[in-house]
Amino acid sequence: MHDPGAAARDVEAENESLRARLDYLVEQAERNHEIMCRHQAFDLEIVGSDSFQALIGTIFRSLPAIAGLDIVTLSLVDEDADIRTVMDKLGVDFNDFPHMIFVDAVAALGFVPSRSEVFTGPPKPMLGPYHPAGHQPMFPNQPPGLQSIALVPLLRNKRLIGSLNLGSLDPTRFTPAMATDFIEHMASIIAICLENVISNEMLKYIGLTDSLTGVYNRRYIDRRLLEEIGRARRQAYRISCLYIDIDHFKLVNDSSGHQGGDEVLREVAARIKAELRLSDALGRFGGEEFVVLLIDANLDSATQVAQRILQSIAGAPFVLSTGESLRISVSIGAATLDDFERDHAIEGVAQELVAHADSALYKAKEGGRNRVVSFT
Ligand SMILES: Nc1nc2c(ncn2[C@@H]2O[C@H](COP(=O)(O)OP(=O)(O)OP(=O)(O)O)[C@@H](O)[C@H]2O)c(=O)[nH]1
Repeated sequence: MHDPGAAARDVEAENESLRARLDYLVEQAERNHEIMCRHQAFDLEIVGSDSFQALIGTIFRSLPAIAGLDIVTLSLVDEDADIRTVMDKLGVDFNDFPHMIFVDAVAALGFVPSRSEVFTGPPKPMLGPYHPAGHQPMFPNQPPGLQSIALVPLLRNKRLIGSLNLGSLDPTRFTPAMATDFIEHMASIIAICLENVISNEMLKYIGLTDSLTGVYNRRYIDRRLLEEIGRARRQAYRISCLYIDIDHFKLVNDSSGHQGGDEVLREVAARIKAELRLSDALGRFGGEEFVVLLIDANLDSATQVAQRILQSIAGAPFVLSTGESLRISVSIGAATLDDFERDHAIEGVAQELVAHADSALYKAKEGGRNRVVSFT
């Protein structure tokens, strides 16, 4: 017999189930929307990063949070250590980025090309359980209990430049069967951003260094001096300047040729540098002249550093690639910033400091060379 009450109850139950399903779908859609918004915000943030440091800082800081990951690391191929050298010169301290890994060869990334690679194209992400034996190098400083990982190739024009390494304590987070479109898309944006900032940093570096000796150029020293004077005034420490000129350098060129002269310039730069602290700055001002900015050094300490440089250059012969051995000496003028200059415009003070060191150098040359004279 037809029970109208039962039919109504069925409809109601079906209704309720449909409503629950709808609620679930709405909730899922909202969640997905929220994830998408967070990822879009991340994309915008990395695209807007104007330096290597800012970019990797954002990746390591934001990606674990937005993607709910327990560890994110980045491996970059840096065959001749060019990236590391340039970033180091530009002041990036890699101790601040323990998840940044540099490898010397593409093979070290772990994307071993399969025999059929020619047919399948560039490497694909590798997802699955974490195996310490093979994966530990990609996850140094990992949290205990790492269970599943994704190694996502970073590709630029089909060239492997590195890998984005994602890790989770959840064993089901990355499995081999999982779709990888999303993480591949993310990795492609990261790869473009990385290539961009690295090229920009390289250009910046080239514009600030002397190509012959690898030390800074005049443009960098002039700029750095302005920054340092501002900081020294705020933090009340001394800055000193050494103006260094190789003695009778023309004779070196005349006797050993331009090539020999270049070798001497490189070696002089290296010997000066070896006597400096990391916070000091060495620049070649053109020709055979070098300028050193000594940070947190008064005239006494500047003179001591200058004497060490003098010794290091005159103390041991320069052996050229031809086997020729040369005795080289330098003359050095030292000057320091005085407190009474605090009220003056920074640009004027900077020029004056270098001019004082230059005029002391002139006296050192006049006094017979191979000596240090302080500006007083
Ligand atoms: N090899 C080489 N020589 C350079 C370079 N730049 C400048 N020079 C040379 O440096 C020499 C500088 O000579 P001078 O300014 O006369 O000075 P000096 O012979 O060092 O004599 P004092 O400074 O008075 O002791 C010149 O012969 C320049 O040609 C360079 O990049 N490479």
